[in-house]
Amino acid sequence: TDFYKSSCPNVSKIVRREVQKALMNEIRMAASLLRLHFHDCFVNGCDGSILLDGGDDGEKSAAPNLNSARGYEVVDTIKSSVESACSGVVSCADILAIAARDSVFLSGGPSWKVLLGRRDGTVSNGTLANEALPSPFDPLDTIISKFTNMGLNLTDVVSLSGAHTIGRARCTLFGNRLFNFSGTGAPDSTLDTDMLSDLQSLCPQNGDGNVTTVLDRNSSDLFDSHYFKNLLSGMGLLSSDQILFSSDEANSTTKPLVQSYSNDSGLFFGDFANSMIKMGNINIKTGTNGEIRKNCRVINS
Ligand code: HEM
Ligand SMILES: [Ca+2]
Repeated sequence: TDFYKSSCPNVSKIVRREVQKALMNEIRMAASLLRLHFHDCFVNGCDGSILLDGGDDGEKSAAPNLNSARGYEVVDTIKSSVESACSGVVSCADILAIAARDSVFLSGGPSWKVLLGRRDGTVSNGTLANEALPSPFDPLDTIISKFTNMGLNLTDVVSLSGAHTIGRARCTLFGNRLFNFSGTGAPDSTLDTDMLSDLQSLCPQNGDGNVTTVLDRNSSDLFDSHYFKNLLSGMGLLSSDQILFSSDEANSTTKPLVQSYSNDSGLFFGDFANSMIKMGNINIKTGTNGEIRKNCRVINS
């Protein structure tokens, strides 16, 4: 936690101040910054690879990120502020980890001590992003394997899914549930009927797939346990949210935890913080591996 104690003593204050400014401008940015850290860590570890402007093969162009991941400009602003205080010292990967923690805390969620010293990678791998990141259309066993591939367990799957207590998603990523779910000719039967009709009018068939709605209809900007309460009443937005509670496989895997978190936000907060620390440690580069990027979008020349 004190990795930058002598080289950049104010880094945490600087990042906190910049995240605070960004959230005053747009509260959803908390969700976007949190998601960037997740999408970074699952692809070649937490090494800032998602931030590289990499053309068609880079992570930014991969399906889970294209027209979806956001907040890159805010990361640039944070990085410039940090660079003015201590040039060439703090990695973009560490900035993402601190910004994710601050985003959760400033949205009303838990805080935790961010371990520091990650170095930045020099490649951005779009193919790996497509393979490693979970899709909202994945069945539960696939989602669980994508987490276990990263050294994360069932508790991490459920607690980290609770990140969907903030932020938004596009019609194109849940529209499959609304009219003809899995070729049944009917909507997803696990979806609450009032919510279904709202979503059907927001996201008509052949409508604009980029229209967005909130992931947590109860408290979309507040980091709380409503995400889990929603699942108990069929109000998960994505299929990958609702299956944590409603699928047959959930009975012996994720459902008991969803139930516990829904009525114990303290338990959720504690587990979420632990899981974020674990996720933040995935495959990190230290020592002479990687570099400290000057500009988060390009590798050093
Ligand atoms: C369990 C597997 C997961 C799946 C299938 C999944 C999928 C998605 C999808 C499809 C969206 C909407 C994207 C769009 O509309 O373009 C989304 C948004 C989001 N995800 Fe996940 N996600 C998962 C886990 C996580 C985890 C582990 C985190 C963080 C710890 C996270 C944080 C977020 C946040 C905060 C948003 C909202 C972003 C914003 O509003 O800009 N997700 N996710
Ligand atoms: Ca990465």
